[in-house]
Amino acid sequence: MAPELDDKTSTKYVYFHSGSEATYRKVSEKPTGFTSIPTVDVSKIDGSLEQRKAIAAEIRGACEECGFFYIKNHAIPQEEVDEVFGLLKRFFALDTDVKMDAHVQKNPAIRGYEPMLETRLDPRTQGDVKEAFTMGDCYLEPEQDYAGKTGLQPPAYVTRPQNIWPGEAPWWREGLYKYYNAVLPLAMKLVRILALAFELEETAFDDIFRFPITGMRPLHYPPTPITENANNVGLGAHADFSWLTLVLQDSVSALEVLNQDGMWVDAPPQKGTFVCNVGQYLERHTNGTFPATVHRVRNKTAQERYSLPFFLTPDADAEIEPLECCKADGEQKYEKINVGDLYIRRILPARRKHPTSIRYLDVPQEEWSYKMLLS
Ligand SMILES: O=C(O)CCC(=O)C(=O)O
Ligand SMILES: [Fe+2]
Repeated sequence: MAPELDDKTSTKYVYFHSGSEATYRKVSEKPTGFTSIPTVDVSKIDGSLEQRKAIAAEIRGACEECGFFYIKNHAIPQEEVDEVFGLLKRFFALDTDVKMDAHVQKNPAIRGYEPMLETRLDPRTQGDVKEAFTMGDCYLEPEQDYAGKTGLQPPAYVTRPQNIWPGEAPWWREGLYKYYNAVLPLAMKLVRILALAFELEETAFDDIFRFPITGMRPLHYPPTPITENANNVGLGAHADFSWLTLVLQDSVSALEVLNQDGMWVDAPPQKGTFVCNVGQYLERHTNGTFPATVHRVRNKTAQERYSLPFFLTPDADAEIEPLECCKADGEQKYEKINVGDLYIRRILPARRKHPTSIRYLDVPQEEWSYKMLLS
């Protein structure tokens, strides 16, 4: 029997958030799990089929073993990375009221600015010691060229943009879009690499990534001295609610990854890399052979930390079921799901105080749909 969630002293169990609820894992007495995160060189991601297959095999090994991997020699230049971190620092240094103009509570799609302590992934803490800004896929914003990418017109029920931007800082939108339009193509190349990893045609997943759900989430974590409260976290333990996540880290080490033994392994920043991880959709898609590994952020240094995750999830209307090749003995561990349906069932319970959650309080969960975020 695991101790209660509020038992702060237990070292035998690790608690974490896995979507909309808290759960726990026992710490193993005989450690056998991974103790570091592998790095994959993707310089040949546009190379020959053979070279791409070699990258795929390495990524598959890393995903099976730990659900996390770094990529190096991706084609996004260091100057662009430095530039986007400069942008993050400038944005988070703005007066609170400028940032609050784009408060997440004002946006039906649950995007925008989140001040310190607004979320609380670990129920034993006062809240996550970080501020964040979320933007993502949008049918209407011209920077995303929905019609050009899909040959379609935006659905008629989408009447306003899914993102919200601070009126006084137009450079924020401009700068974030520059990076967004560089990282999305990289993420899409990794989708093809992952198809190859399963010995499928490399275009096998293209039809579930026509106009994928994305989330880009600049984060700022101030120092959280451990003396203040042992449970103090920048971001409580969680498994990502995405298919694949690509994180840019600035220079401060704070990301920790939970291994199979319940031990926390550091994932320090490495210049010129992204740290990538498997999310819960890919875990389902691979029938659990790629784990959506639990991780958290604790900034124990005296410096400000900035990071920039990019979450990639298939199209809202796509359906996902475990790949045949991942079913050992034919056993299917996850049901087929609709991407958008699962998304809304995870995001609303995690944001109970958000106006969108309140608006649909009386609607039974079976009737929830992704469209609720869009109008
Ligand atoms: O800040 C980081 O390094 C990781 C952030 C993260 O895990 C998340 O936003 O899901
Ligand atoms: Fe995460």
